Amino acid sequence: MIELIDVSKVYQIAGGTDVVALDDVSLTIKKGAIHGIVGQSGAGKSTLIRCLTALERPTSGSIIVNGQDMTALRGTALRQARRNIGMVFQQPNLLDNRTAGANVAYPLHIAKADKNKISRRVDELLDLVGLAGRGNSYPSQLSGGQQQRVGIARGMATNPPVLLCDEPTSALDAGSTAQILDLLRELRDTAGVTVIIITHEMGVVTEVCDSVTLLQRGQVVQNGTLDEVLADTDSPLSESLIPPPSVDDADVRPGTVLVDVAFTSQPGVPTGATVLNLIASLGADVTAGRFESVGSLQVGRLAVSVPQYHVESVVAELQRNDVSARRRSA
Ligand SMILES: Nc1ncnc2c1ncn2[C@@H]1O[C@H](COP(=O)(O)OP(=O)(O)OP(=O)(O)O)[C@@H](O)[C@H]1O
Repeated sequence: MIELIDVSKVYQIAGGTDVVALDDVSLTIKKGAIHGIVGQSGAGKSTLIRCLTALERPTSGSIIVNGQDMTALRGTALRQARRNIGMVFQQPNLLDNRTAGANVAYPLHIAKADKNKISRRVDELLDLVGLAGRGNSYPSQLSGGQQQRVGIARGMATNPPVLLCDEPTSALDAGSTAQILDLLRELRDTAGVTVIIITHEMGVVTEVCDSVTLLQRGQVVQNGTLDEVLADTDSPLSESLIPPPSVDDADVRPGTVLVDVAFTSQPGVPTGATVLNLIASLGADVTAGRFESVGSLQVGRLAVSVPQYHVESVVAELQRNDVSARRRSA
């Protein structure tokens, strides 16, 4: 388990101005979960990662990783604790003049592991990331996705129970992204690794994360399991993960306005059909819609056109039936 308790980080910049990068962040990440951290540029994501690895110390608060308060450790104890946290970056930053195997072995040499053990572990790791037999290839002979897999093997070299991934798929095409996400899932499922992924790709969150946090200006504005945040259909995360369908102005009939309708259902429960019947019975019309299955939930988002004079009563009736509905702003 990883726990952040009231973590704040304030940078003092020249001129005496304070920048609050993290503002009283409290967060619990379950052991063996894949947890996404999302937020706009400047939200504090990188600062959070640097504090988790104790590359930076928070101004206040505690960060508990593997039962140890990272903010209280110094010297050898801190170096040891850092070895329990693997890192994967957007660019794998491999050493070009060393083979894939030598890149993976690098952290083991630093940890002064036994030479025979190193070569066995490197083979194991290359096998784990689907690159068995490619240990003698140089980075330039590998695709971007393969290089990232070497980066993950290197991050996992010292067998850390926690893997921090900073935009691990942002530089990859869809096929390589899918392979990397499969690999992270496998690390969770077979080795019980806790994975934290910083990403701006909402597809990564819906594809692989068990839980997610939205940071905004250094604060946690939403946090929960994927099911919880999606089920809160009006919430900012739910809307970013499964956005309402877009509708061209030209497709909105004169005299009608759009109402955004959202609902979730469990597979096998005909919520979608019930909502569609309700919409029809209210004299409204579905202009566009999307249904997506994520985790154990199905999320439906509809753009419904409603005669202007009737809009308030339609919205009220949908809400009375526990269906999220609101007039789309122009
Ligand atoms: N070393 C620093 N000195 C001063 N301010 C900093 C420093 N590092 C980060 N900041 C500020 O802290 C805030 C959070 O930055 P951070 O890099 O953590 O955001 P981010 O969410 O990772 O953004 P991005 O997605 O663009 O990488 C920003 O306002 C940034 O300018």
